Parts: sequence; C-alpha cells; structure tokens
Amino acid sequence: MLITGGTLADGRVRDVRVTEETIDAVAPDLDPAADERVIDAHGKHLLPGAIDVHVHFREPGGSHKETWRTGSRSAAAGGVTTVVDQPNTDPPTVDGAAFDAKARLAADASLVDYGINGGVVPEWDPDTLFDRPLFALGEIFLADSTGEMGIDLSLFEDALERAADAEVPVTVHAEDATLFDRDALDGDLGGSGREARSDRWSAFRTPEAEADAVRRAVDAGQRAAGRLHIAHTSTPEGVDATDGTDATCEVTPHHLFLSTDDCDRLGTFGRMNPPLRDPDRRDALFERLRDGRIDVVATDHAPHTVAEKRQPLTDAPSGVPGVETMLPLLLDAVRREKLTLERVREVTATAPAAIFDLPQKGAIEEGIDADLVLVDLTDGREIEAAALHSACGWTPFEDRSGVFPELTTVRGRVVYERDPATGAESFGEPLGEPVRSSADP
Ligand SMILES: NC(=O)N[C@@H](CC(=O)O)C(=O)O
Ligand SMILES: [Zn+2]
Ligand SMILES: [Zn+2]
Repeated sequence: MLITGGTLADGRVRDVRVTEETIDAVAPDLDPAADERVIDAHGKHLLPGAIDVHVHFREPGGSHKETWRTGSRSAAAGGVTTVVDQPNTDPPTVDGAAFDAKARLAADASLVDYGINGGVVPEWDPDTLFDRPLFALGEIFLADSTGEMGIDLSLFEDALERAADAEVPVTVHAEDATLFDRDALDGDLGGSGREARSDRWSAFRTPEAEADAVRRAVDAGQRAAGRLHIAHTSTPEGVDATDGTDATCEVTPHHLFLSTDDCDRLGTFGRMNPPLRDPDRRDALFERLRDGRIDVVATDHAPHTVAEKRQPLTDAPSGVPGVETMLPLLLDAVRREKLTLERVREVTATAPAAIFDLPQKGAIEEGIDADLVLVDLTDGREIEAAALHSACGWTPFEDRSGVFPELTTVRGRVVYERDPATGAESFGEPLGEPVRSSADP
C-alpha cells in the first residue's frame, strides 16, 4: 500500500510505503508498483497510531458494558492502534489463568494491538502472573475504584519489588482514601443520573488525596528502583509530585477537556475516579501537558451502561468512555492552536512507546510496525454518541468538536476506513496476537 503526499507531524510531506506489517519506505516521491493500492493523502496528515496504555474493555465479566470487539472497534475509529487493558475485570487479572483467559478473548476479537496488564490484590498469584507476557503490573489501586481492588502500601511495596525483579513496569491509581472529605457526601446530592450533583464527588475525592498518594507511591517507587507510571493524574499537584523523579505520569482527556463546570450537565456521567477538578486546576493541567511535564495522554476508557449511570450519585459506578475521542479532541486542540501536532504525536505515540518499551511502535519510520492514522485537520465535526462505537452508547464529550480519522492501519492492515464524502465506515478483522507475545524476553 502506498500513502502519497501526507504531511507528517513535523510538517514534512512524504510518501509512505507499507509492505506486509511494516513501514517499508518514507520518502518524498515514491512510484506506485503495478498492483499496489494507492491512497492519496495530499492536504491531510499522517500520524503514528495512538498507543492508549489505559483502557478497561470489561471482558471477562463485564461484557454488558463493553467487549474486546466493541472496544477495539471504538479504538480503531479513534485512531488508537494499541490498547492496554487493566486488571479490574471479573475475574481480576491477578494470576496466570485469568491472564490466559483474557488473552484468548483479546486474540479472538481485538481489531487493534493490545497489551494485558496484571493486577495486585492480597490473594494475587505473582508466580503464575509473572510467568505471562505482562505488558505492565497495574493499575494497582491505592484506593478502591471500580472492582474494589484497593490495597495497602506494604503490599504495594512488595509488588514494586517483584515487578522490579521481573523488569515489568508498574502503573498505579494514586488516591489516599484517608484524605477523602466524607462530609462532602452529606446533604443534598441531587437526583439520579444527570440530576445528580457530581461536583460533590469532586469535593469528596480531594486533590490532596491524589497528591499525597502520588508522593507516597513515587517514594516507594524510587526505593524499589523499578519503572513507575502514575495513572490518570488529575491535578497539577499530582503531576508536580513526579517532578525530578524517574516516575512518569499520564493525563486523561476528561481531566484536560472537562472540569467541575461540566458537572451540572453531566451528573453521574461525570463521575469518575479521580474526579473532575475545578477549571483552574484543569487549566494548570493543560499547561503541564503543553510544557512537557505530563508524559502521556491515556484515556482510562471506563464504560458503564446508561442504566448503571442513571442511579443516585453514591450508587452510580465511576468511569467514562474515551478511547474513540482522545485523538479527535487533541487534534481539535491543534486546530484551535492550543497544542502542536508534534506534542500530540509525542504524548500519544512516541512517549508511550518509549516508556513501555515498544521500540517497534510509536513513529513513522522505516522498518517498524505500520500503525498509521490519516486525518484531515480541516474536517472537524461534532462528537455524537450515536456515531461512536463503544457498547456503552454515550460520551461525556457530546457536542464538543473533534477531528476523526479517515483511515487507521495496524501492522499494515486497514482496521478502519471512513469515506469523508458519505461517512460510510468499514472495519478490519481481529489480529490474533498481543503486542507483547510470549516470544518476547
Ligand atoms: N476511573 C474510574 O472511575 N473507573 C475505572 C477504574 C479506575 O481507573 O479507577 C473503571 O474501571 O471503571
Ligand atoms: Zn484508576
Ligand atoms: Zn482505570
């Protein structure tokens, strides 16, 4: 396949030849071979596929919320070519057998490349778990969230040691429940669903609870001398607690593009852990994305059904979908000159590939996986739940504008294609193996 005339993130216009699974050539002017498919990318941008290191595709055990098929189609339609699934499934991915069961589901159904993380609870089985090609160990929950997998600091320190020995990176959900403000949930919490006052959830799971937990996790990580990555940092204080350390951090699109100002509109559809923060903190977080203090954008794609969300604030589950809207929202920020295209490439592809050791991904270079996304930056459109592909059927970004892919390839296969003239979409077939195959060291 030859994609001609695309503009790369650094502004160079190049022809890109894809042969089998890899990028075969990146050059100013390539002649198409006789039977080669040619895709005209003139006036459009060609980016490396996004690597989303934090998704919850809910299988096994939660397939009424999402499945590997629906979640990976949503990823492909949003230009995400590699996803990493978290362990709070049912059963949780805390031993070798649970890992194998999830790996089989993913191999049969995932349209995009995937990694599977191991999880930690008191009854985990590190021996069989570390026997599997774990992408990472985490998210390790230092406070309960969906799946009630919260653990104490001493088990966290043991897990850090085991992961360091196994040279497996660790990701952590850093909130300290002892610093939650329980008074915030007394009094009037509004009604159910969109009538709920989810600003109270933000008042309950305080910024200090995150910042303090990040500081403690980072200290433990430094002592264990392993690779530590902080999941979904939602506050500037949390990000700043990683400054000057080896720990890396990620931010989600909802903590960049939403704030407590959206709680009124969203109700429980804006309830997640860590929660939405005040507009000033959101702006300070965006500044840290722009200036490089935040390493990665990852979605924490955490779908729940509309019915589950239409409950009172303290009964509804936490979490919002986001895998399909991450790149569109970031590209819309580029259109609005709030971010550069190179920074978007850095936080969605270059940095995740470097931090999680995926040398064959994250760039448009000869010899590496042909994970590519073709976008037309002049073609912004409104985000509508009905046009998205997650099984959950809703989005917290309704009516925001986004730039959606026209073509997504994973290791040279077209996994998603949309005709910009008609809107007609088509999807590819499952790929059948994880990005960390057992052949890896
Ligand atoms: N973020 C959330 O609010 N929920 C996530 C779990 C998590 O990432 O804490 C989920 O799996 O639902
Ligand atoms: Zn989490
Ligand atoms: Zn999560």
